[in-house]
Amino acid sequence: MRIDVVTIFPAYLAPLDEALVGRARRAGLLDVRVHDLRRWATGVHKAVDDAPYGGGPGMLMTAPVWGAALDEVAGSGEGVPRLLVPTPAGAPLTQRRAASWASEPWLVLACGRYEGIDARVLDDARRRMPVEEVSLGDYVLAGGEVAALVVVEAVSRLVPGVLGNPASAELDSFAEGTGGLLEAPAYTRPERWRDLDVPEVLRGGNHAVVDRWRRDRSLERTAAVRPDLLDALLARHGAAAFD
Ligand SMILES: Nc1ccc2ncsc2c1
Repeated sequence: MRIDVVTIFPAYLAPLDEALVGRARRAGLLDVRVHDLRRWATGVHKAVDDAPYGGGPGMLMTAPVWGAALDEVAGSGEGVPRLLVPTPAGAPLTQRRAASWASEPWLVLACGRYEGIDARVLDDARRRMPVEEVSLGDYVLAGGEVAALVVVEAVSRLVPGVLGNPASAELDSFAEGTGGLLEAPAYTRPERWRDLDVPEVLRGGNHAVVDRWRRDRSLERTAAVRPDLLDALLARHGAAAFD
């Protein structure tokens, strides 16, 4: 999979050289390319922003700069990429969306700054490629770069071959393997630590019993902190969702 990231702060994406994503890049599983948006800015000051029409605080990133950048980046490979744009005004990032993007051959992430990007940039891009705006949640960062790191990691770990053991992803919170619930509490050695014991059932070795225990703990945890997930499962599967 190829992933391009366009930003005015390329150094913000340095963590993509590290750990899981870094190893996958060096193994040839991921082709991650970071581009400095200012490459496509013109003029002495290489300006990438201007005041918003209609007034209002702050500045907006301009269409000509982004248009030139996306033309070149999205035109530099086989086929057409899916453009992902982190923004508080986007649809929520979910494990399901990350999984769908993990099967794409090519993603481009556009990192906005300031008050965002001139709306015509996405309108124009939609004429040539699929475009999705994605939110990390109901809060605002200073720009899209940290969100891009999150999206790249959430997607990359689901790309076949990137995780050492693909079964790990199946038992993630929100994954199919946990029925869309939060994952159960997990334990490892030592068996007793500061007067706290590993639950007996996990030391017994009966896989059916362990699976049931984990399912029950997932249901409890989800009911406690994410009852909305239970409501969605109930709506989708009826009471059978909790068998
Ligand atoms: N461009 C931009 C600005 C703020 C922000 N917060 C979460 S995603 C995002 C993206």
